[in-house]
Amino acid sequence: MEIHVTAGPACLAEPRLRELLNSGITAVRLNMSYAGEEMLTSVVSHIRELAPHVKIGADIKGRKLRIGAVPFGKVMLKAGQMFRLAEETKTNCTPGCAYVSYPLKLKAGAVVLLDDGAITLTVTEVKDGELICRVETDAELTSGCGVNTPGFPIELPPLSKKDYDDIEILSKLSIDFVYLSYVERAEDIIILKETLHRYKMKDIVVAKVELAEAIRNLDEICAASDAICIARGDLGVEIALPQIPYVQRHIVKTARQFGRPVLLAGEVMLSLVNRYKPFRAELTDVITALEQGVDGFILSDETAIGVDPANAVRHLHALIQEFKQRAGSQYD
Ligand SMILES: Nc1ncnc2c1ncn2[C@@H]1O[C@H](COP(=O)(O)OP(=O)(O)O)[C@@H](O)[C@H]1O
Ligand SMILES: C=C(OP(=O)(O)O)C(=O)O
Repeated sequence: MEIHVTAGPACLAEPRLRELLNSGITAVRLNMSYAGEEMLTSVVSHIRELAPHVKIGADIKGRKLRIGAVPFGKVMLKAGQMFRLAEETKTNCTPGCAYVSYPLKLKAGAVVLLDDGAITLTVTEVKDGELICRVETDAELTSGCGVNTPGFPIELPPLSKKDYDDIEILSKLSIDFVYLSYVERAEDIIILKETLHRYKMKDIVVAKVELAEAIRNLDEICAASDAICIARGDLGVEIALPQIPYVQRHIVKTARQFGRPVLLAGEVMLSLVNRYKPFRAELTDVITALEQGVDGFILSDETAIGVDPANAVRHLHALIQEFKQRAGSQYD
C-alpha cells in the first residue's frame, strides 16, 4: 500500500524529516509550486541519505493557474466590493487588483473561484482585458492562491514555461516519478513523457485527475499514464461537491480496469493539520476508499504544514493495518 506525503515547512527540518521518513511512508511529493532549485537539491539529497527506500516524486503545475503577489502577501476582501483580475503584464498590482498569468477569456456572469473555492468572484464586466468582479463573501486573499474557472476550459498547453524550467532542474536530481496537475487528456501525458525522455529522466507519470474534462477522457488518460491520483481538493472546486463520492468510485473502478494503481488525495486527514486525533468521518472515508480498491493515499497539508506530520501518517497506517487484518474475517 502506498503512502505519499507532501513535503513542506512542517517536515523538512530535523528531527521531523527523519521521523516522517521512518513512519511507514513509501514516497515524498515535492510540490514544484513551492520549491526553488537550492531547496530541492538539498531536500532530495537529504531524503536519499536518510531513507534510500523512499521514492521521490515531483508535482508539476501543468495548467494550474495562480494569482500573483498581492500587497503585503494578503488582502481582506469584503462581500459586495469590486475586485479586478488583470493579466500579469498589463497593470500594476494594487490592493483592489490581482494578477493572473493568463488571459482569462471569461464573460460577465462567469464565476471565478480562488483558494480552492474559499473565495467566489462573479465577473460583472470585462474592460481593457481586465475582469471586473464582485466579491461574494468576506474572505482573506493570499498571494499565489489557486484560480479555478469551472465550466470554462482553460485553453493552455499541458506544460507551462515554469514546468519546462522545473523539469530542467529536476533532470539534475534523481527523481523517481512526476505527478502532472490539471491533466485533460492522454496527449498531455504523452507530451510530458517525451519531455522527460529528452532530459533522460525516468518517464513514470502519475496523472492528477481534477478536471471535469479529465473525467470525460478518463479511459485514454488511464491508458497513457502509470498511475492515477484522485485530486479531490481541486476536483471539489471543478465539479459539484455531491458528485465527488460517485466520481471517486468511478475513477477507482476505471483505473483498476486499466491495471493502474490509484491514489486518493485531497483532505484525506485534513483535521490533522491542527489536531492530533482524526475526525471519525475521516476514518470511515479512508476505509471506504480501501474497500473501493485504492492502492494508496497522498497526504497534503497534513504533512506539508500540519502540527505533527509523522502522527498523521501513523493514523493512516493504523487504519490500513486494521483493514488488512480484517480482510476475510467476520467484521471485514
Ligand atoms: N509552504 C508550503 N510548502 C510546500 N508545500 C506546501 C506549502 N503550503 C502548502 N503546500 C502543499 O502544496 C499543495 C498545494 O497547496 P496550495 O497551493 O495551497 O493549494 P492549491 O494548489 O490546492 O491551491 C498542498 O498539497 C499543500 O500541502
Ligand atoms: C492533491 C491535490 O492537489 P494539490 O495539493 O496539488 O492542490 C488535490 O487537489 O487534492
